[in-house]
Amino acid sequence: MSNGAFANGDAAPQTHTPSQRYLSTRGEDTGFSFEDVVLKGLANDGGLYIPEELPTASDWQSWKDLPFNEIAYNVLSLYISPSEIPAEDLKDIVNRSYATFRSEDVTPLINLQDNIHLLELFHGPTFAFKDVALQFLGNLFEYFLVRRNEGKTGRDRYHLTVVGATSGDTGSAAIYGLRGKKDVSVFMLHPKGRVSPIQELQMTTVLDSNVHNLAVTGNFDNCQDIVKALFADPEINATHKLGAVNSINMARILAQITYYFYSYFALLRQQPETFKLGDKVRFSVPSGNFGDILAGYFAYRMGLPVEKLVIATNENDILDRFFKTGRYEKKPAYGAAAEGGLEKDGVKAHEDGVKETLSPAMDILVSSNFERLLWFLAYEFASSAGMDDEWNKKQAGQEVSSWLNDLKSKGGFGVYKDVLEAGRRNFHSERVSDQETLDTIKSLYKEVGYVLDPHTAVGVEAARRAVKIFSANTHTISLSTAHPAKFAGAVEQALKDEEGFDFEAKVLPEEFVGLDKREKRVRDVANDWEAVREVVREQVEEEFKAAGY
Ligand SMILES: Cc1ncc(COP(=O)(O)O)c(C=O)c1O
Ligand SMILES: N[C@@H](CCOP(=O)(O)O)C(=O)O
Repeated sequence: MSNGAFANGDAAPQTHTPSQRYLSTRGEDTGFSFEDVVLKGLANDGGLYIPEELPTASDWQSWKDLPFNEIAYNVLSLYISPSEIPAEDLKDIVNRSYATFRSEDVTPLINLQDNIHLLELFHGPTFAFKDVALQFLGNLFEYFLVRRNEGKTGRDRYHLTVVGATSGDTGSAAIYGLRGKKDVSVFMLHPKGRVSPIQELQMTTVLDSNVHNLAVTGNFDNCQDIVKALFADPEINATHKLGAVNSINMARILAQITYYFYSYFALLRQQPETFKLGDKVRFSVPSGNFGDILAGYFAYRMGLPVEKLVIATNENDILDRFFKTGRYEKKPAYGAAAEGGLEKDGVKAHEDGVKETLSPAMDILVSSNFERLLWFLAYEFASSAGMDDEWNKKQAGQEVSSWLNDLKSKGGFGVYKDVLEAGRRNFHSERVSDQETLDTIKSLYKEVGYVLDPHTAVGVEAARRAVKIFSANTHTISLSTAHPAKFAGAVEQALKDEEGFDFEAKVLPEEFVGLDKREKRVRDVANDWEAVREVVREQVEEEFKAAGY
């Protein structure tokens, strides 16, 4: 990366060329094509793929009147070489991916209150923000597989075995993106009993023969660790060609960049008096695995004028603790499990330290994409030594490897002051309790009649705090990551005493009615990656036999 200024005017390294090769955050693997990165998911050295260069969109201002799909194409074409996916094919993939959304805007922006706006990301097939990336990823997998399998038959065909971990939303979005697709099997691991009833039904009522729901006795991090252990096993990788649908897959992040640009332009149209092209905006993002907000960071690095990215966590607050202390630690600094009890401030905590909150999709101990941000921060730090770019990248990879090793062996690590300060330039964090989540749902309902889902409420509360800490004149776009009907328990708890509130009439979409009466398919598995590996082998074999291979 050459030195210079970001396209949004901030001093930082920049490049003007599109970046279409990828490297691993742990420094061992470099020079990957987009197709390799999408199909492999996780690098061989255990790291996550990132673009070798972050592209700038020097002409981003000219996108202001474009529809969502065209912005998506413009963003994605900076990361995907036309030699890998010709422009017309990429446009077709994008168009098909967003044709399944219920809103013409795909991700509409609405004014919630004062200078706080809600970016509704839940108009896709499964009513959560994951659809934006997973409808695209499903079509992308299909595109690559059709091309790889031309002229091949039976077991010679490239068959992708997707293994994913979900705390509820990725699971159904991935299943809806991949159900019935040829040459793909999907194994989705969720923590048994720790996803919302609707989320569970959305996954387990899909009966396509290539879809396998596995309920793991454990928490989301156990599911994520099993997935990573499978990817680290060279044998199953070679025999079954594993693919990732979690945000460890770089394509997930890339697809999410679009709505940061799109919402900025929507704000221009909606607030012409107080918001002009080039003005800075603030985003508040309910965060767990750090994929959604990382896409915002990419948008910023590409040139979008962003004042701050506000990380909104629930009481599983590893990210908030990092930004407050500079230490990234698995063990909660407070919390019932750590203190020998299982209940504190009305929140259930498990032995493993995960708290069971009203925003369960964010009940995560370790945020997998944080590793990607750490690489960019380590790279920036290394660049200050005045060495060449190859050295900077190598240094960043080594630093990230050492931090991640400490996380594994010692349960945490700390970063240098300069690294933390670099992170704080772009990010601010807020932790929101369950009580504050309920209060936010209640107050927004009373004040403007809008029903927030609990994850979105975490983001809105963080946005309200950020308004007080930073400038109140800056518009804040708060990401609405799920439809409230997916989390009926929390919404009813917050609004049950409100006069005239009727969940079924006001909130429940017709798509969810009768879901509980449908046939379900799910298999219980132990928290043991080798046991899961056996299930994968057995089920794929059954699918092959059924297909006559
Ligand atoms: C509804 C909802 N909100 C927020 C998040 C957190 O997003 P991320 O994991 O990308 O930080 C998730 C899960 O990922 C989710 O399902
Ligand atoms: N909250 C997620 C957890 C998985 O996150 P991902 O974005 O890495 O897929 C979920 O709902 O499954």
